[in-house]
Amino acid sequence: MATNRTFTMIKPDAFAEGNSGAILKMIEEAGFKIVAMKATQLTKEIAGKFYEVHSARPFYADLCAYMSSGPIIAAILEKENAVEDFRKLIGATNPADAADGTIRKIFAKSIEANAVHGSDSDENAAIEGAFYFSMTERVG
Ligand SMILES: Nc1ncnc2c1ncn2[C@@H]1O[C@H](COP(=O)(O)OP(=O)(O)OP(=O)(O)O)[C@@H](O)[C@H]1O
Repeated sequence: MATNRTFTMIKPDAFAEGNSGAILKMIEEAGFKIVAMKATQLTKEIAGKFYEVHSARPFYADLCAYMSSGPIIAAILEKENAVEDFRKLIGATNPADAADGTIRKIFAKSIEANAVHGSDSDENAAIEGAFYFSMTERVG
């Protein structure tokens, strides 16, 4: 399997509760290398752009308000089979359905405030990484 990249955000609920360090530890222990990382806070408009694909969904306005409600950490991660392995590590969108030991099972509060984001394809990982980081903000 080829080494590739995924993109993650530690969402406002997890950041506010001081869980960023524990989540990053789980990510590194699972074999992911941090290629870029920053703490930042989204505006509602920028959150809206990031989640534009969900703009027709009933939860879109709430999602944009939540994602801009406090600081987040954005990061690009590298590993073999990164996208698929990271989605396994974070677990199902709804923490009630997430497998034991997954990041969302341990840290998420609800289907919306679900602690972390993980890209769903190699193509989206590249788009999302470029959304947050310029070439000069990446290790490689
Ligand atoms: N039914 C819902 N009600 C409220 N918020 C939701 C709902 N479904 C999804 N969301 C929010 O929208 C985000 C994007 O939804 P999506 O279906 O892409 O889930 P995901 O791929 O597991 O999550 P992410 O894209 O953040 O990794 C979810 O992570 C969650 O924060």
